Amino acid sequence: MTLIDAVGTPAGPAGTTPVVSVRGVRKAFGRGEGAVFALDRVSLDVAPGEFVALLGASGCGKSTLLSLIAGLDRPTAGEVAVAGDGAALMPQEGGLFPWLTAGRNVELALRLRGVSRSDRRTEAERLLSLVRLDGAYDKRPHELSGGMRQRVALARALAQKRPVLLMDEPFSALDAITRDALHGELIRIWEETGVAIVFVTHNVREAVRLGQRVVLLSSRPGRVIREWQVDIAQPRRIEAPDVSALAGEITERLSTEIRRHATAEAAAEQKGSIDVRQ
Ligand SMILES: Nc1ncnc2c1ncn2[C@@H]1O[C@H](COP(=O)(O)OP(=O)(O)OP(=O)(O)O)[C@@H](O)[C@H]1O
Repeated sequence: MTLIDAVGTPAGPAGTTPVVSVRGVRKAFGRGEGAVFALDRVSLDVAPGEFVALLGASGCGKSTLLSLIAGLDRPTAGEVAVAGDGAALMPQEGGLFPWLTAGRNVELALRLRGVSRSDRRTEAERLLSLVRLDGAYDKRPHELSGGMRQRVALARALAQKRPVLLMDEPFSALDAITRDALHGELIRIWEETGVAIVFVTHNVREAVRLGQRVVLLSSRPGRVIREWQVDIAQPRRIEAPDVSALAGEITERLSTEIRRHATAEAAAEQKGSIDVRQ
């Protein structure tokens, strides 16, 4: 992964220098007959402060794309570049250390960022307050609800102070009411911090509720097949008619893609069995 500097970089969607630039990326796991092709010629720019929702059927390569942007893995072909010192990743289950308190979990990220010991506690408390967890500093993860744990994980990701925040289905294990509350909180935090967010989900309504842009990936191998600009003012309600209408349109496109993929797989299987008989 390359880090983007201020000079000589391509223009982003709004004519600005992108904070994430993915160019013709392919990713294969393994080699030869057993290789799994997760991504194929994916290109995507994310502008500074933009909120992109990345949507696709299960197994289409969304998490793979996030780990390439996070620099945890390298593409088989193509280029991934991220501004500044890279992106912070908030994993699906939050990934908190269970033996550390909420405050200490956040402080760990601050320490890795080089924040002095004397400033860490104040900064951790500020971040916990930003995610509306005042008073939770001394709680351990098992003492917190699922929604509260995800708030701590968000505070810890923000503690890295990166220009890009990658979120991998962070609310998928939560009940609808908690999820709804966290959608509102996330938009408020995004507006307050100005961080660019790439939010992976397979929930179409969630993508429309949150994203300024919804990017749809094809079934495996994942490719960008369609994008929608979401011109609906925040705060959006997940059940609002304009959110539902756009979610309906996107669901239809996603269903078509899932059907196409199933037909293609069946045809390939059929061809395989004919080949075997020949
Ligand atoms: N390390 C790996 N080794 C081999 N195959 C892998 C590896 N990581 C992912 N894959 C495969 O790559 C494909 C894409 O996986 P990925 O987890 O990126 O999909 P996803 O869209 O995030 O799925 P989900 O929505 O179910 O979380 C899948 O077929 C998966 O089995």
